[in-house]
Amino acid sequence: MAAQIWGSEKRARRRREISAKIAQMPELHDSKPLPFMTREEKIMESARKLTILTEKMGQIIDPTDPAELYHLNNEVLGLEGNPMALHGVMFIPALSAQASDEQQAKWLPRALRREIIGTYAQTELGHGTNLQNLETTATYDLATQEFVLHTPQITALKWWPGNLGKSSNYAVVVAHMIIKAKNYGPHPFMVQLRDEKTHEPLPGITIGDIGPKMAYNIVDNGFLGFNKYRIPRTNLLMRHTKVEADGTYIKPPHAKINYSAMVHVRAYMLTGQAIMLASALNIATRYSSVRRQGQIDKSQPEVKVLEYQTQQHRLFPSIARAYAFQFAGAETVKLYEHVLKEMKSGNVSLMADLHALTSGLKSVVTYQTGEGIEQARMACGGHGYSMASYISEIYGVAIGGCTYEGENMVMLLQLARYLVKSAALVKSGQSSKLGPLVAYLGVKSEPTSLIDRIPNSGFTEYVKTFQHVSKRQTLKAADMFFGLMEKGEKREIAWNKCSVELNRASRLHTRLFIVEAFVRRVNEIADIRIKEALTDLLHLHVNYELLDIASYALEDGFLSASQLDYIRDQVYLYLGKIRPNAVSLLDSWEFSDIELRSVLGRRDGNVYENLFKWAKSSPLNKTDVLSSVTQYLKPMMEKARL
Ligand SMILES: CC/C=C\C/C=C\C/C=C\C/C=C\CCC(=O)SCCNC(=O)CCNC(=O)[C@H](O)C(C)(C)COP(=O)(O)OP(=O)(O)OC[C@H]1O[C@@H](n2cnc3c(N)ncnc32)[C@H](O)[C@@H]1OP(=O)(O)O
Ligand SMILES: Cc1cc2nc3c(=O)[nH]c(=O)nc-3n(C[C@H](O)[C@H](O)[C@H](O)COP(=O)(O)OP(=O)(O)OC[C@H]3O[C@@H](n4cnc5c(N)ncnc54)[C@H](O)[C@@H]3O)c2cc1C
Repeated sequence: MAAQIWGSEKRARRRREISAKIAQMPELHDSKPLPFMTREEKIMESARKLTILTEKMGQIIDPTDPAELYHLNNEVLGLEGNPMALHGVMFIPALSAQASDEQQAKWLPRALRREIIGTYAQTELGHGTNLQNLETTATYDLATQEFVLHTPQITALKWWPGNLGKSSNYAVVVAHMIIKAKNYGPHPFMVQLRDEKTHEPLPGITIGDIGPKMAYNIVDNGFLGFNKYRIPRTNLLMRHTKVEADGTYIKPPHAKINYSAMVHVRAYMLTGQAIMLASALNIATRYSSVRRQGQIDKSQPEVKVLEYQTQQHRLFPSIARAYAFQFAGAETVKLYEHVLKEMKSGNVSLMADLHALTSGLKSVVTYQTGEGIEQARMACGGHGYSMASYISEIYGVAIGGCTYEGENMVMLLQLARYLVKSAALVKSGQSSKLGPLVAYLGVKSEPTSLIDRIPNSGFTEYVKTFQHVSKRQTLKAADMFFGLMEKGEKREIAWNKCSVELNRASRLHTRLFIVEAFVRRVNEIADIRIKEALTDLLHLHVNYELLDIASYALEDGFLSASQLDYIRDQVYLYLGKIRPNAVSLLDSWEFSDIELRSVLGRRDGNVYENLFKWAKSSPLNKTDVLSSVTQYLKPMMEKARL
């Protein structure tokens, strides 16, 4: 099963080998539990381990393999980020995709050797979503052949970029490029921020940390202002766009090609989300099979809380989602790598499809991951609320994904643009022009769902039902939009008036893709036992998801009330079938105790003793009487007694 999750037997074996090596290297372990550290201590601890990793990485992993690097980071540095998180996640990808060969030769080896630390500085205090209204400017000075970076007002301060505040000395900065008074829109520039020897900010640069956040507090998300700060013309990233010495602008082959670093993260973050969901579920499911509370049959002893159907209903559909996201994520990464290769050789025709797909997936996956992790926390009762469970930290990190790389509603609307264009093709009889991901929009469906009517139909009837609801909602939302425009409404106003319906279509389309990716994967599996276990999980997935969106299928009578009862019964049937496999389905992800950082989710199940040990190690317990008591509470009580 681990091979299915991680992509191959070799990958699963390598993960095990890497975890085993890390277990033998105490210098790479947290020196004390992260929840007991201050933010400064955590950053220091992370930098310490990061430095050792830079020295010893080659002994543990193949540093050129992104999957091994990702695993190493998760084990050693953890989910809360690290002082170089954005260096790998966005700075290097941005240089790789947007810098010319000559620029790459100059900067990439230094970045890869970690001679310099970089980030991706795009979002500002006043604007994050609407890139066209970013306010930082890069004005070309023809006389000196330099760009002059400037922050005209407070809202133009860069705000949020990870590791910008204190750790990075370089950044890819996105600014409006102005040449001879003409604004060419946002473009990426390579900018040195700090002196390489002293790490002091360079003259003309104002920089710092934006303060503590809901989670991710090891990352120094920062602010950055420029006061007429000059950089050479050749620091504009010039793989696709060029500016010649005389100010001549050579436009890129696709208007949005400079957004590729964002698409990179949107594609790769899906499996990251799956891992976080599976981690929280691993903790909750293990704990649920240790925790005994109450009886189902009063004549019997107390049961493990995992025996309660409500507990299973709370956890198991999310287990199915974690697998579904992992499989859909793996497919998306493959597609991304393919499109990136094509883009590098000048073919930009697949960019729109990839953008639409990743926009929808990013939004649905992060939202459902957050939901699943929060349910996992509640499933652990009181102990879930303790930082000893570590679930609250996983939650805080995971839901950051609903916001970064494009706020979820906004990204769903990006997918909706693609769906509406596709609907227009269907309506104008040009279904043959539909791309493969939306081809179903042009296919006539049966009048009613055949779920429960055709024996041994596998998952075909389910897929058809998802296709039906997605198609219907897409065409309905598109009709609403076209209808408003026909009545004379301006395009943008009509769009806004339909945007809730449009986003519903985007969600349904994305959920269909996730179901299809799960079905594709299960169909590929040769090992009978693995196939059986995953088929059970897939049954739970399709039935649970369909029940969740049933109103769309009921409103036009595609599903009947009796079919809905059948689907509900199937959910209960598969909850029971999955119960014996539940812990194994999560243990198959092979998270080590070091990686999980959870007292509640320990592999050995020795929860209570370790919770007590953990509580005793709280800094508050270093002394029996705190100074808050001697200074304030004790005098207060004494005064009251007088
Ligand atoms: C290796 C990584 C592994 C794991 C990662 C795990 C953890 C990550 C850890 C920490 C967090 C890390 C990073 C977070 C970093 C950031 O958040 S960086 C900042 C990200 N910011 C955003 O995402 C901003 C969101 N906004 C946008 O993307 C755009 O503004 C917009 C798409 C909403 C709109 O752009 P505009 O330029 O204004 O668009 P427009 O003029 O309205 O045109 C729309 C048309 O353009 C098409 N389009 C837009 N984007 C793309 C694209 N990327 N590719 C192709 N096409 C694109 C769009 O489809 C429209 O086309 P039409 O034909 O319909 O017109
Ligand atoms: C943990 C974290 C890490 C980050 N790291 C980085 C980084 O490394 N580099 C970087 O540059 N940035 C980074 N960011 C910033 C992030 O990318 C932005 O916050 C994000 O893109 C959302 O933009 P915003 O803050 O402007 O939200 P807003 O756009 O102000 O969103 C506020 C509300 O308005 C709604 N809204 C906005 N526009 C529309 C619209 N057109 N239609 C409908 N609704 C709309 C949104 O849906 C939302 O409900 C990070 C953010 C976080 C939380």
